[in-house]
Parts: sequence; structure tokens; C-alpha cells
Amino acid sequence: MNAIEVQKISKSYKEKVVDEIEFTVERGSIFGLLGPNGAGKSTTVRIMSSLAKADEGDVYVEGLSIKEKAVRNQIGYVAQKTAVNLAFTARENLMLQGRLYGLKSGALRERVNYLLNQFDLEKSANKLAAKFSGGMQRKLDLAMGLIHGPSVLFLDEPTTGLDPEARASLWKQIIKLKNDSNLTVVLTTHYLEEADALADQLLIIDNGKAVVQGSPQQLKKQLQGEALEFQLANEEETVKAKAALTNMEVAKRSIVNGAVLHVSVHNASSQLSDILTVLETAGCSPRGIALSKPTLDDVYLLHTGKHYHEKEAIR
Ligand SMILES: Nc1ncnc2c1ncn2[C@@H]1O[C@H](COP(=O)(O)OP(=O)(O)OP(=O)(O)O)[C@@H](O)[C@H]1O
Repeated sequence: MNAIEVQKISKSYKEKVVDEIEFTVERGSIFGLLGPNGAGKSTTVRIMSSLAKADEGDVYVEGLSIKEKAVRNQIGYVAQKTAVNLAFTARENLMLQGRLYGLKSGALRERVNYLLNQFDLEKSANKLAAKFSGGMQRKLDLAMGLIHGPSVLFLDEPTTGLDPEARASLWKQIIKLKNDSNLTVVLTTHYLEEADALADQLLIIDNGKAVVQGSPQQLKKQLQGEALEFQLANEEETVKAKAALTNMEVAKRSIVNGAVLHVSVHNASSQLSDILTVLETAGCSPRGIALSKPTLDDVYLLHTGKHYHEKEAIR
């Protein structure tokens, strides 16, 4: 059963930043929007959580259009920038947030206690948030996003800026929320490992457009087998090397990436010598060869023609 249906949403500022994006999210699953900075992820989740208006298209959350006010009770949203007030304690932050949603005394206190317990913040409940580590502040942020008991939680880059330990702990927390409360989670991330670790379904976005969707496992499986990387002298020689493979079956799965020719193969050990012979005959002897199992980086490369981190570095 779907908790969310995104119907061809588009949005322009100076230029189009979300371009006919559509997908559905199964209830009780984690859906990841993966893309480099500026790809349009935040705008997409802002539209999905009714914080920004789409120029075209619509989004349904639990059967309600996001144009309807009632949908807001179903939605929790945790922005990139923290909503935690550092001058208050964890408990005070949660109480304030609850009052904003109209929760009253007894019910509010009960909800706050429940969330402090869920997020392992009980011992620090009366400490100033300013004294919290980055990871604890982020947990408090998530707890605040859940104060009104929404069925869908949007997380915009939840672990950006956290150290690896805090990131891993937050991942566990997000998976626990999904498992324990059947919460539907939509998160944006620009970390390939995070998308791989958390998302049941993943949509890769680039320049406002949906590039490809599937589970991380399915996406990697599409690459069938392994990836060979041939290090050549320069880009010119890589282009020549790619041209040399034209008549081989692997030609359509070979990509020029600077001085590296990237080739997806079914079975590296049986195909390597044929590829090498063709390259050497064409006068493009590789200086080095690397073999790897496909990663989401390879998925991104296959669909956009660019390495993920290369694109990241450009921005
Ligand atoms: N309110 C706005 N006014 C004008 N331009 C905007 C606005 N919000 C976003 N943009 C532009 O839209 C594009 C997509 O931004 P968006 O924040 O959705 O991308 P993103 O993938 O979430 O990246 P990031 O991780 O950096 O937030 C960017 O070029 C951004 O500058």
C-alpha cells in the first residue's frame, strides 16, 4: 500500500529545478532521494511536505492532496538546518514544539516522555541543547519532527555534518523508527553509502530530473557483474580506447571518464584478456587496471556519464 504518490511535479525558480518527478512510496518503508548538491532534492521534499508549491503536478500523502490543510497532521519534516533552540533543554524544545501543534498538558507530557525514551535522550532531557553533541541534537530534531505523531517523516540530509559514529547511530535510529512504528520515511542524501545503507527504494536525481529508481540492490544488479577500470595516458587516448571496443559486446557499457575507461563486464576474468588485446592492437595500452564490484557510484556513472564524487567536487 502506498503512503505517498508524487504525480509529475515540476518547479522553477530562475530555471527548472524539479522537472516532472514522479514516484510512489510504500507505507512503512524508507525512500531515499539521492543526488549531488543542487540536484533538486530539498525542493522535492519541501513540495512533498507542503512547504513549497509545485508549479505543476500534485502529491498525495495518505490519500490526501498536499493542497489540503488536513494533510499536515500526517507530515513530519526535519529540515537541513536544525530547529532545536540551543537555549532550551531537550524537554523544553519538545514541549514547545508540541504546543505549536496544539498538544495539551497530559497528552503532551506523555508524548514528550515517549519520544525522549525512543531517542535515548531521557538522561539528557533536562540538559541545555547547547551542551549536546551534533548527533544528540540531530536526534532531538527528529524527535521534534515526530511530536504530533505523523505517519510520514521527511528528513532533509539528516546526517550532514555528523561524524561517522554519530551517523551510524542515527541510521540505526531511523531503521528502528521504521520497524517499530511502521513510519514511512523519505530522506534526501548526497552520501552514496547512506542511500545504500538505509533506503528500501532509491531515486537518483540529477539536475532536477529523475535518473533511475530501484532498490540499491536492484540498481547495482543492473550493472551485472564487475567494473573494470583501465588507466590510460590522457582523455584523448581514453576516447580512442573506447572507439576501439566498438565491435565488442561491452562497447555500450564502456564510459570515458577523463584518463580512465570504465567498462562494466559480466565476468572480468574471462573478458579481460580479449579487451586488453583489442586495446593493445589499437595502440592504447593501459598503464593500470583496477577491478571492482559495482557500487552506487557505478550506477550513477552508468546513468549520468559522470562519477558521483567528481560531480560533487565540481560544485
Ligand atoms: N527558494 C529558492 N529560490 C531560488 N532558487 C532556489 C530556491 N530553493 C532552491 N533553489 C535552487 O534550486 C536548485 C535546487 O536546490 P535544492 O536545494 O532543491 O537542491 P538539493 O539537491 O537539495 O541540494 P542541497 O543538498 O544543496 O540542498 C539550486 O540551484 C538552488 O539554488
